Amino acid sequence: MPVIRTISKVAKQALLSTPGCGCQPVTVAVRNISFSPRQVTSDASFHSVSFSETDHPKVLITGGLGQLGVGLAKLLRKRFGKNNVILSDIRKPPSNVFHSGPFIYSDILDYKNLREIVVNNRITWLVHYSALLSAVGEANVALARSVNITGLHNILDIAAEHGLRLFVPSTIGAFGPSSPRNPTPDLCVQRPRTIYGVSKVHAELMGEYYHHRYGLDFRCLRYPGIISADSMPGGGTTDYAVQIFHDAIKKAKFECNLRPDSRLPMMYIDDCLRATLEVMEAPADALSMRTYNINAMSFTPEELAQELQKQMPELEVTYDIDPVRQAIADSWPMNFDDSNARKDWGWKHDYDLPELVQTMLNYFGVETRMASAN
Ligand SMILES: NC(=O)c1ccc[n+]([C@@H]2O[C@H](COP(=O)([O-])OP(=O)(O)OC[C@H]3O[C@@H](n4cnc5c(N)ncnc54)[C@H](O)[C@@H]3O)[C@@H](O)[C@H]2O)c1
Ligand SMILES: C[C@@H](O)[C@H](N)C(=O)O
Repeated sequence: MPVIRTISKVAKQALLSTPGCGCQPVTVAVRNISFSPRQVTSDASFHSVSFSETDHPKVLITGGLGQLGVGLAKLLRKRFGKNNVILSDIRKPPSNVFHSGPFIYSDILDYKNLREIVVNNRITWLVHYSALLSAVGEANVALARSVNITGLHNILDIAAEHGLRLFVPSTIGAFGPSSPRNPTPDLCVQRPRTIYGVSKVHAELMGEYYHHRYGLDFRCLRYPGIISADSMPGGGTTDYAVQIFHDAIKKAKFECNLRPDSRLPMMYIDDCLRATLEVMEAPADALSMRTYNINAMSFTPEELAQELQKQMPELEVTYDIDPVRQAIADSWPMNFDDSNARKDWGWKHDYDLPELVQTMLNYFGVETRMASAN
């Protein structure tokens, strides 16, 4: 077993050379020692794509047809060029997305196919968005475990083998009922009670482990609930905060599936996507951690409804509580402490609740006028 012996020798040397108390990270860059975290044949060797900071990165986004991916591709294409950002998913893209830039089929459970895409397109940054969200995950635990955990293992191994910079989003859902909830700091007890939360804590820990063990350039932000106008959420606990706008415009009525006093951290999508680009571009030495909370605002359904009613007094909101979503919301942070992100790499949000509501209504107002003009 020559490969395994070589690996354990290198690992042993790395551990022995750890200074002092052993609390320093053991950084073993994959490209320096020619082995991969995945079991490989002895004649395989790995070459990372060398990525000079002056070049544009070549970006692959997995799970890109969900609420966040198309917006992120638009932002990154503006910055790095249309052909340098590839969107991928297992679903068929709508024609406007298909014609807006490169799109490719990619199932993150297919390791070989993923590796082929990374190699053939000389990918240097990987943004891993594929996931099953909190409510959908509780309805299909086996699939959530497979996509969110097995899929992540494929992504980590491919990123480590090819020297990629890897972004994996985490979430307020990575905390649970025993975490401090108001506010929730970066480092505290994390015992989530959903498969989604468990898989995200796993992702945070595995990414950080690969960073220390193999030198993987892993970067992770814990997103709040994200609110967007032109894309729909994929089955989470915070979805009500998007749906309320659609129903307010269409019917002036909204039935909320969370209690009126359920306070959760939230963020407008433009802030979320900009934070993602900023942390990906941050110099490595600015990052004192690899997983950061980011925050913008916190509100309850009642407060969001009141802010909307300032502009749409006719809006009627009723409540029909979904016990699954309510139990999840009750276990999540109410306020997020993101002081480390603000200190380390200058994170600053632009949208608070009034700006969020105004921006969402402006978006729908424009759409409504356009629709009635056609
Ligand atoms: N939207 C939010 O409020 C929010 C908040 C916190 C964290 N996040 C995280 O951000 C990421 C993106 O979120 P989103 O809201 O766009 O999610 P989404 O549910 O809208 O989209 C996820 C996408 O993953 C794809 N997918 C599922 N199985 C796949 C597979 N086997 N291979 C490839 N793709 C697959 C789906 O087709 C879907 O398009 C997720 O990891 C999510 O956990 C989102
Ligand atoms: C918060 C986030 O991870 C997602 N919107 C969910 O509710 O599941």
